[in-house]
This record gives sequence, C-alpha cells and structure tokens, in this order.
Amino acid sequence: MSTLSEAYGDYPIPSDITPLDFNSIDKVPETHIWSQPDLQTHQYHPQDPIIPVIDLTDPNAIDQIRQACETLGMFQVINHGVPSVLVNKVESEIRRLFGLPIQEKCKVLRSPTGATGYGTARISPFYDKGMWHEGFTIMGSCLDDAKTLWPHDFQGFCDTMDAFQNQMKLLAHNLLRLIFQSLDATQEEINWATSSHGSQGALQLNSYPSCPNPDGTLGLAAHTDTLLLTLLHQGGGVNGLEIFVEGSGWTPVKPVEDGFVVNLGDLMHIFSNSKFPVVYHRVMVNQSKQRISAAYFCGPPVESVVAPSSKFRNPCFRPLVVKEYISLKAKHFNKALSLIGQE
Ligand SMILES: O=C(O)CCC(=O)C(=O)O
Ligand SMILES: [Fe+2]
Repeated sequence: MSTLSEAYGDYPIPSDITPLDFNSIDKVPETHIWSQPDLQTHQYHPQDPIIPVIDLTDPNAIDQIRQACETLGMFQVINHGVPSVLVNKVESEIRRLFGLPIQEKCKVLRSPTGATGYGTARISPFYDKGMWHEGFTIMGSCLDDAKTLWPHDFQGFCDTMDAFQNQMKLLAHNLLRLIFQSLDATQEEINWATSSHGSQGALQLNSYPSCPNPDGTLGLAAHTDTLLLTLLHQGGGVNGLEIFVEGSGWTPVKPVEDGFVVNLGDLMHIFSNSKFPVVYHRVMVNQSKQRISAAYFCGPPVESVVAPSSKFRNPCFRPLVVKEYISLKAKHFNKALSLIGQE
C-alpha cells in the first residue's frame, strides 16, 4: 500500500529548497521582498468575522462545528483532550531544532524526491519570491533525521513527536467523525476518513524568524491545505496566521491558549460537494518575535477514491484516487480543484 510520503516523493521539487541562514542576515534580501497584492494587509472592520472557538465538551459542539465548516471552513477548539504538557514539550523541541546552525539543519535537507526533512515550504516553487520561513516535515518515525541532528541526544525529540502525532491523529479523527456526521455521511464514508490503519498523517514544524522588514515579506504565501483537515498549534501566542474571507479580506486567526486551529483542506471541499469553502490562509511575520507552529495534516488512504459524499445528487467534482489529487496539486497548485470540477 502506498503512503503519503511516497505520494509526495513522486513529485520532485525543481528548485533549491535550502532556507536562508536567518541568523546571519540583518536585511531582507531582494529575493524575499514581495509586492502588492500579495502583501495586502488587514484593515479592521467591526463586521469582520471572528473565527469561532468551540469547546469540545459543549453538548452543542456539533452544531457549532457544522456552522463553522459551512461559513469559514476554519475554527479553533479547546478542551480537546491533548495534554498541555505534551504541547509544551513539542514547542521546546521545535525551538531546539530550528535553533541549530544552518549547516547542521542542512544535514537533513529533504531530498528532491523525498517528503520528509528540513527545507523551504512545498509551495515555494509556485512563487517567484522566497518566504521568511523554514520547515521540517515528519511522516511517522523521525528517528533517522533525529540521529543525524543529535547523535547522542535524539530520543527526546523522537518520543515527543511520536506522542504528538498519536494525539493529533486521535483528535483529527474525532473531529472528522463530527464533521462527517454534520454532513449526514454514511458509516462507510466515516470509516474511509478515520480508519486507524489506512489514514495518513504528516506533521509539519514551522519557524518564522523575527524579521527586520516584516511589512515587505511573507512567512507563508496564500495556499490551501491538500488533505481533509489540518490541526494547527500556534506556538508562544505569536500572531501571524490569517485566513482569506470573502468580503472582509485577510483576517487574523489569533492564538487561543491551549487551543488548536482546525482548517478544512481541499479533500473536504470535494467531499462536501463545495458546501464547505476552500480555505485560503497565509502567515505574516513580525519584527520582534520568532513564530513557531506545528501543523498536522490528516487524510484518507492515498490509494482510496475521493468523491463528493453519496448524499449529493449532483456531484460537482469527478471521483479520483487521493494520490492523483496530490499529484494534480503538486503540478497545478491552486488550479487543482478547478481541473476536477464537473457540471
Ligand atoms: O504556521 C502557521 O500558522 C500555518 C502553517 C500552514 O499553513 C501550513 O503548514 O500549511
Ligand atoms: Fe497551511
């Protein structure tokens, strides 16, 4: 059976994926200076939408989730059951990783056909400017990379990331069950999204160093996430994440203590037959603080077929194998969804 890692590995990234050495520069280079409209910023408006914060122990949580999925495709959850001690450990391991000198981090640079390791964002080749960002991708065990980075001190990193991936998978599956129920999905469809063997996950660790000219560059340019659902921890309460809302523009997603951001991915847009929106988001940087985040992407088996739920009589997307969608996204980025649309 194919894995997510193989599905991504089939599409080598053509360009150099080495991030800048952020420790050694005091000025944003021309290669990383963006122009309008990419930099368009947010003007606060009293009618601006607020990203809902949903308490998962609230008996009405499912209704609030349905509402949030139908309007924004994004919400935050609290009382989700993930121990805060673990989240704190994840944060400190992320700081330990990105705090290494660039020569060390480059020892685990993603290979051109690889999906895991250190490097620039996967969306980088679709933009001609660089992003103020470095990332590290984990799918399953990160033992080899951790041993390379810390030959005598790798266990803490691996144990923490393993435990975190397990917790993320549990939470993602609980949320997927609620979201699928809110769509009246069949039990078979729920099993497809939440099977404990076949379902696929990836953990993306992100660092956005403090930036001498934050108004001229971007941490992560506008994109949608590919799989069904993403869980995101925004580290240290540092702002930066924004969602694009029709009619309001780029809207900040303020970190909530002990909360996770949940955002729907392209496969969920397909499964919901466009009932749930496509969720464009991006990350801005700031002058004084490093921002870190951990994003867990959750999807169905890569060999399975994704299609609008059987309850929709007029499907607006054609059915296709999940890894075929991953390859369309790797080649056509933001145009992938329109390529599978049908009347
Ligand atoms: O760092 C963030 O807040 C967002 C990260 C993100 O969108 C991603 O990794 O896909
Ligand atoms: Fe994202």
